[in-house]
Amino acid sequence: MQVRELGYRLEEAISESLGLEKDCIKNVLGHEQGQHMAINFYPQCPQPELTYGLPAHTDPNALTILLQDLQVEGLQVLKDGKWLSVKPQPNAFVINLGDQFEALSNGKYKSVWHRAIVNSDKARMSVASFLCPSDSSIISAPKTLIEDGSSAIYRDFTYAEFYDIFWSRKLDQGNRLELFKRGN
Ligand SMILES: O=C(O)CCC(=O)C(=O)O
Ligand SMILES: [Fe+2]
Repeated sequence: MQVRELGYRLEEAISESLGLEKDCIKNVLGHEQGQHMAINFYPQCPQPELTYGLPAHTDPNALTILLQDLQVEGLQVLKDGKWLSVKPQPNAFVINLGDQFEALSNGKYKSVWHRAIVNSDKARMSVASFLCPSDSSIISAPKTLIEDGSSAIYRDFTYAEFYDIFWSRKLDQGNRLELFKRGN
């Protein structure tokens, strides 16, 4: 419940950062946003260079609030073509923006590519809480974000439609948002 409230506060702050009304993004994502939780366990691995805990992916949802294991690093994000480790910080969550934020911000925010690696001496755990648009919500960039001369990158879609396509492909099989680009 508190994690959900944190997610809503972040949505409000991001909405304002885009010059929109505080509630604008929450209104697009719907008033009954889904919330899923995953507890990821990565056992120690004798040959970590041969595999990944989780292959490179973007999260399909709106935003992810991630609690990391303070003792063991493993999360990496892609920045300027390089994989960077995200060092666990005490009393802090990692916030990942997912595909829905990239679409509804008309590409102003990017859905972050990330992966989890394993290591040979310690097992690792992470706890992810995913906030998802309601199934029927129509993901469409608010007008003011496409009136500054940048035309709409993505066609409108429902989250249910996006989710079907997401699960019909493998996790590391390219960017699913590409399929929703106008003209595709
Ligand atoms: O274990 C991690 O740090 C990443 C987890 C993750 O990306 C996910 O559950 O989608
Ligand atoms: Fe993820």
